[in-house]
Amino acid sequence: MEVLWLLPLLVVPILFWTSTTFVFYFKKCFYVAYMMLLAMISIPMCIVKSGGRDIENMRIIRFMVRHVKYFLGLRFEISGWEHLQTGGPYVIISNHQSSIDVLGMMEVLPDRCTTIAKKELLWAGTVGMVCWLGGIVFINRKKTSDAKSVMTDTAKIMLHDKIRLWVFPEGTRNQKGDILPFKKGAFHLAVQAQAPIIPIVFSSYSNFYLRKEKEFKSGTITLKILPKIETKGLTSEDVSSLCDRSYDVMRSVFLEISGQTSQSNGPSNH
Ligand SMILES: CCCCCCCCCCCCCCCC(=O)SCCNC(=O)CCNC(=O)[C@H](O)C(C)(C)COP(=O)(O)OP(=O)(O)OC[C@H]1O[C@@H](n2cnc3c(N)ncnc32)[C@H](O)[C@@H]1OP(=O)(O)O
Ligand SMILES: CCCCCCCC/C=C\CCCCCCCC(=O)OC[C@@H](O)COP(=O)(O)O
Repeated sequence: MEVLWLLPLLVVPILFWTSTTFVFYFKKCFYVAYMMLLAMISIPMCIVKSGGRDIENMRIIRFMVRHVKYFLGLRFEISGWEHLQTGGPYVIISNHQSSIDVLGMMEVLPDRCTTIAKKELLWAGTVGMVCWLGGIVFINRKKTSDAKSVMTDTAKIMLHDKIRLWVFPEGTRNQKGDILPFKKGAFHLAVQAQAPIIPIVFSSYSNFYLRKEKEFKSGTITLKILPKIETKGLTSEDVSSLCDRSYDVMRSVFLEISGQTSQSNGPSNH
């Protein structure tokens, strides 16, 4: 009779085995809850180490997040490490499919590198607080003139404090199996700081993560770090062509590593 008490315990493994929808929601809830917990543990560590908001806290965040991929059944295949072996400030740009991108970001995040995020993230409980402690720059996308001036100030800080910045130039998450046209902020930033741009491309998540179909399987993500694009001597006049050039390079790599063939009529930047 006592064995009956074990039945509810069997429900979770049985559902896991039989329902892909259950796995989808379970993994998503686990991800959010676990990141919240990791952030809660990281907050006092950051405060003790740096006494407050400091880019050095990104080392703690990076260390804390690195193992999360194992729980979600994700693997990263990374190439192009040599392109990150460059001293001084630079701007990393990458495509943005989901909050899962944070896992890939923490696989390759260089020292003294933080990111630009929408200001709403600041209110995401312990995750928001740890982002603030890590020196993440928050922008208000609804007030683009404010966002631009924050990014201009960031270019100055980048040079003064010798920091690197990771920007998602699509400006939003996108899982349409392609890369959205780029916003120009990241390119203005790089030109204003006269710092090189290092593009990083994440392969499509569509072989393991399908939001509509409610599937979240195990999978491998290819991360390709591309050669830097110099901005020395460029001015704001050159931003549009710099943006187009970066988009073209990243889109063709995205299609290649996602197993798709290039279509000539993809989203245009104009
Ligand atoms: C243990 C721990 C667990 C927890 C773990 C935590 C993990 C810790 C990692 C978190 C990770 C977060 C990840 C978040 C990820 C996002 O939140 S993504 C969303 C936020 N990020 C972005 O939006 C960045 C990209 N956006 C931009 O750069 C946009 O350009 C801006 C600045 C928002 C402006 O937007 P816009 O006005 O709509 O767009 P845009 O077409 O670019 O610009 C319009 C005009 O302004 C001009 N312009 C744009 N920017 C500038 C500028 N800076 N200066 C002068 N002119 C400019 C353009 O040239 C353009 O003019 P034209 O050339 O057409 O004449
Ligand atoms: C008290 C509020 C609770 C909110 C709970 C949400 C907390 C999130 C918890 C765990 C996820 C950890 C990774 C956090 C970083 C992900 C940031 C992100 O991907 O933001 C979305 C933004 O790029 C684009 O947003 P939109 O698609 O334009 O909108």
